[in-house]
Amino acid sequence: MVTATPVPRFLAKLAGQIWPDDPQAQSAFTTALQTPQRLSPGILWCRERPEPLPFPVLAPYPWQPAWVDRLPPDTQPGRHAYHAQGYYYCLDISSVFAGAVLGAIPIPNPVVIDVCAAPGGKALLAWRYLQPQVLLVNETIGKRVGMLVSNLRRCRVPGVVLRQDSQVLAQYLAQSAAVVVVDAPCSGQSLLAKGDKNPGCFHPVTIGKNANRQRRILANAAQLVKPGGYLAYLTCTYSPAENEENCRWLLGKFPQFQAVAVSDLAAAQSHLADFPCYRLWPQSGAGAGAFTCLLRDCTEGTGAEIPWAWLAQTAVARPDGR
Ligand SMILES: C[S@@+](CC[C@H](N)C(=O)[O-])C[C@H]1O[C@@H](n2cnc3c(N)ncnc32)[C@H](O)[C@@H]1O
Repeated sequence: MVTATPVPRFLAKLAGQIWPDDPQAQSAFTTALQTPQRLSPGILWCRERPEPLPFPVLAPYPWQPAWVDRLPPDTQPGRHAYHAQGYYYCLDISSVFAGAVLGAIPIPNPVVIDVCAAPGGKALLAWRYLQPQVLLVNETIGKRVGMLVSNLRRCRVPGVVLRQDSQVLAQYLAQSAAVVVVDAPCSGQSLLAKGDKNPGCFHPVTIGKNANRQRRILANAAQLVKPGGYLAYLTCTYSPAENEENCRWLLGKFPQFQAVAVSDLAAAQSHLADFPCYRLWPQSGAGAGAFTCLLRDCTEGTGAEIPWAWLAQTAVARPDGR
């Protein structure tokens, strides 16, 4: 007789909170986390694709940009010589889903600030989608800066690397970016769908601590946005407190922001919000899971210039070597 693995208490609680009236959805969700899938890796092409392609490629999702390929599970693109040569950056397909909101931003060549940037996946997505005139990539945690610099360098992405707290960014770079990306540190619940361990990630204390940290980062990041500019909020976790509830909080605290509908993601609208924001659930089979929301500052004005003198003093690296 096969006995079902018991669902841990806090996971069951979260599933019940997300789908209070849908036991089938609860079960699909908890099963996806308890029996991890073989996920398809993605590669983001930083240069022209070589011919012939080094890997077989799977059919793209509707929200997948033309310069990303989805590969069969168990493909190891990180081991190919093209990786070391900077032809592509490896990322999971959930990141591609979350980053798809950047494709809806109509501002050509904006100034972009990625507040939580290491190891660099969303910065690369922003670079490919938006071709920024200036790309500022920030990472607070010192030991993660090295991999960020090395990824940008390998992929030849021009960017100015900073290592600042978001409060310092808000002080020196207020209203200076047309696009701000917050791919926030989170409880990391989607790691389970990848087969990784993350003990305590469903515990209310963990979720609460992360939600508070995210609000602090979001409040600082909101101040970086130029009038008419955009703030993209992304996570790779499932708890509503870290996702929809944080966006609802931001919309209340900063009423100049409105959530923007992203037509490519319409089918993924979160059922937990009455404003546009999107979910990739692990039981979809498309990836480990993600949350994404694009917000626009609807005020009028010109914003501030980039303080180049401050940047020159504080930047830890310019991967383009300039
Ligand atoms: C989800 S990861 C970012 C992943 C990255 N955007 C990418 O796509 O490759 C979150 C990042 O936020 C950083 N972080 C941690 N605490 C932070 C804080 N208080 N403020 C800003 N970033 C923080 C972490 O070190 C981590 O690199």
